[in-house]
Amino acid sequence: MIQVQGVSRSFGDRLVLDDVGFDVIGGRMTGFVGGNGAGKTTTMRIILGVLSSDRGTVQFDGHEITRQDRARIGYMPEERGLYPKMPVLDQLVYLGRLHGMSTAAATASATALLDRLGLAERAKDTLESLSLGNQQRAQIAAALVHEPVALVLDEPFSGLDPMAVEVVLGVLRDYAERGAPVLFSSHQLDIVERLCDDVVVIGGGRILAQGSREGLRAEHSEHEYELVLDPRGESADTDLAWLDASPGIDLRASPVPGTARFTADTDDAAQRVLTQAVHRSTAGTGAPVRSFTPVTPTLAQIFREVVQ
Ligand SMILES: Nc1ncnc2c1ncn2[C@@H]1O[C@H](COP(=O)(O)OP(=O)(O)OP(=O)(O)O)[C@@H](O)[C@H]1O
Repeated sequence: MIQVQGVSRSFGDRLVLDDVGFDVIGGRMTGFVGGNGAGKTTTMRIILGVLSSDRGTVQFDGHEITRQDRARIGYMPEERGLYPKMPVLDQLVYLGRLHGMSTAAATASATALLDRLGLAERAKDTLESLSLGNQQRAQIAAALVHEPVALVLDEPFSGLDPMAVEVVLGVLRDYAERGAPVLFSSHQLDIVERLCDDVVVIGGGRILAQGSREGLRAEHSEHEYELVLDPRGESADTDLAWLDASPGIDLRASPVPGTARFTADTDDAAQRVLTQAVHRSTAGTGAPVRSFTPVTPTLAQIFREVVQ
């Protein structure tokens, strides 16, 4: 587990990280999201020791992180840093050797990664001859070649097409499933929503929200529900105006006949709506219920809410 605790950092008189703290738990993918200049890259650099903090600590598996720990983290920095004119496989092997691997082990690891990332046929080509998306895959291979025990990746999905996102996701998931903590930053909230187990939202150098994806969605849910009736039923009465008179219910919207969005003061009030809808259908005074679903906010909605 990587724990960032009370980290602050200024550049000149500008405070860019203010008491930042969060955990990256082993076996889970943690998405680190925030707008431009929010402080993601600075935080990641501090985790890796590329930059020092003014206050606070980074803990690794329960102790203050050491150089040796950092050497075992797979880091994909914002400034990508592979050599444009060197063949891809050669540089991966070189990086593995820098981390103390034998040439044979580094070659085996690099070859397996290139294969997994769909770059096997480009292994002997120079980095600069690859498309930007393939260069990005090579950068990911560079972060993983030394078989790290934790991953810290700055925007690993930027510039990847949907197929490549799936490939990279599969590789990162494998790492997480082996117990590694995986932290990745991203501007693409739809990707984070789909990929991460935990989310950390940063804005203006402060942590604005953090928790499991499901926990955050539940926390920010307004107890909103959607009721949809089936207009093809024998009784085609899809009127839902009766909802407004139900105790503890606030009808928010009825975008089309037979569909209503409402909030409920309590779970019981919501259940009463369902019971009443089913009862109306059985009694022949209302159309059958097609669905009854709690509406949870998307990560993009939560993000807008906490960042404003
Ligand atoms: N070396 C530096 N000197 C001065 N200011 C810096 C330095 N590095 C970062 N900053 C400032 O710190 C703030 C946080 O930057 P950081 O790169 O960490 O944000 P970010 O969340 O990664 O943004 P982006 O998504 O745009 O990459 C920004 O206002 C940036 O201008």
